[in-house]
Amino acid sequence: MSAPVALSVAGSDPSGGAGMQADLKAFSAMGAYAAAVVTALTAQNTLGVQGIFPVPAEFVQQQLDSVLSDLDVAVLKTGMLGSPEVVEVVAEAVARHDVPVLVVDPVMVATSGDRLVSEETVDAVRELLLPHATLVTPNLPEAATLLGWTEVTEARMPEAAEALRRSGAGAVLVKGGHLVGDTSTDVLVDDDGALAVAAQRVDTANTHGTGCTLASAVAALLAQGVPLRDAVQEAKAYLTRAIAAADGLGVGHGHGPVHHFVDWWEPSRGRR
Ligand SMILES: Nc1ncnc2c1ncn2[C@@H]1O[C@H](COP(=O)(O)OP(=O)(O)OP(=O)(O)O)[C@@H](O)[C@H]1O
Ligand SMILES: Cc1ncc(CO)c(N)n1
Repeated sequence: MSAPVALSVAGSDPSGGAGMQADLKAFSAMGAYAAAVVTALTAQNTLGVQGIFPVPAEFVQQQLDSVLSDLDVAVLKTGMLGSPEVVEVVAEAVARHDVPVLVVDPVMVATSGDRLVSEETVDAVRELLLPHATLVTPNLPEAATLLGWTEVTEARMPEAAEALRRSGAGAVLVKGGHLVGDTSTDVLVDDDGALAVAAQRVDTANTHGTGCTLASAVAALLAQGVPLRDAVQEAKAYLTRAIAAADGLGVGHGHGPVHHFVDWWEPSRGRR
């Protein structure tokens, strides 16, 4: 018997709420063994991004080869990819090592509004990674950028997801976290059509890393063989619990992180 392995290929958030740190926590909370290849270091916290230090593509490739030649990776999930060259080596490694499932979170901007990747990197993600993706998880501005639309409105979420599927991705989850209203609804489009994935909107400013956490929770469930639609719905329910518990965590002075271990820590003591 061996544990399902999920690999995050992402940027580091030293404040621990987003990026690869969020991925590792979500993988672990959802029952997958967590591995991580770093594509960029950021200096960031809950208030914003203060600096970015990219990892050279050759060293990202070396890390990928180290992990993929040894560990039996069931799912590879990408987040912030620092340059077009990094996107290229990730796409090439996915093909060369026959990675069975690829989840692409097309990260562009942090919750604070700070830009994380260049336009050239976005173009590379669209051209080199989306055609191999099992699932791609853009938020509304990311979906608009990938499609070359000025914006994606709530009414056009299914149309945007369908249009993005034409880029070659197997399934598309357009996330509605940037909308307002009582519910926070995402739209999944796969071979069976469109599915609205809704949850109660939580009234909180602590949403740092929600996108990373959702995509990683889905990836961890896919690594365990959970079917895509079930994985998305279960991950969304987990994320909503983690957001609802975020104020209780109370980390940082800006947009704080969600509570990745909401199902594990004792509420009254904040830990087990
Ligand atoms: N206040 C909230 N209450 C409930 N769900 C939320 C809330 N904010 C965001 N979500 C959910 O969180 C997930 C991520 O959505 P969002 O559109 O914010 O992604 P993102 O912009 O990529 O996130 P990130 O903040 O990591 O960049 C979606 O499932 C969205 O519906
Ligand atoms: C490193 C990193 N990746 C992704 C995000 C998106 O939330 C972030 N803020 N930081």
